[in-house]
Amino acid sequence: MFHAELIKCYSEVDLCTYLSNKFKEMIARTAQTMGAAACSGMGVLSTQTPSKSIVVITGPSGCGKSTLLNRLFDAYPDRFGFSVSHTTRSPRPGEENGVHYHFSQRSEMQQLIEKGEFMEHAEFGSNLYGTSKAAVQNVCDKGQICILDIELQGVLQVKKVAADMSPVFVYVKPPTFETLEQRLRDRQTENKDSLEKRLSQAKKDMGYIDENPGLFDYTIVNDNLDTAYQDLQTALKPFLS
Ligand SMILES: Nc1ncnc2c1ncn2[C@@H]1O[C@H](COP(=O)(O)OP(=O)(O)OP(=O)(O)O)[C@@H](O)[C@H]1O
Repeated sequence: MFHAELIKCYSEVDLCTYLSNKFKEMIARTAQTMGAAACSGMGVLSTQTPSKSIVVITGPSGCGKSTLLNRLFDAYPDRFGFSVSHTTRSPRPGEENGVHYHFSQRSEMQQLIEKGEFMEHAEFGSNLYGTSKAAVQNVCDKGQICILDIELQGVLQVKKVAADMSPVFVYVKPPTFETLEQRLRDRQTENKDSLEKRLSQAKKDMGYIDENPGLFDYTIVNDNLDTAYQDLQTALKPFLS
């Protein structure tokens, strides 16, 4: 039967289409009998994985993003990964190129941005920072979910350039502005100037998000940490199974 059908293929193109269809049929049958997970390494079903594997997390400085993400990474050590960002700033002692950042010349980074190679970028303290599409893809290629912990400006850019990648957008919200301020003060990482800048940016961003409902797939209010972490796990459930 198989040979008889093969003889009917007149050209190489027909033969390729025929074999490709047979292969898809075979995978579909295997998926029906063994479950889709059994076929995840067979190419056809797995091609969707990288593009659906981006989680964008944002929230004002001090809302608890790192605290929540540290818990997540501890609980699921191999499941998630951070992409390596680009920056034009100089490396600090102990920072390795390609590990902590891709340290780049401004002209080189600008060229890549103009070519549309970046998911998002921003100027901060007279240096450029950004996440390249390749850096995200590298994480996805390892079979990991790529976490982007970025500012609201970056989120808006990702929404524009990566809509086809269907990222999941998560907003971590402090219970009140006063709690946020207290947490930032207690963290003791900021001087007076940077604390004021962060709080002023937080006020603007929180106002913008309140005025633009629907920007995020999930909003997690980080009041009680355990409850907030539960909510994060619920939001990321499809990635955890
Ligand atoms: N639910 C919570 N209850 C009390 N304290 C918390 C809670 N979540 C986080 N914190 C504390 O608040 C401070 C800020 O948290 P964290 O550093 O995780 O914020 P962040 O959003 O990552 O900030 P940044 O954007 O500046 O890196 C930390 O000292 C952290 O321990």
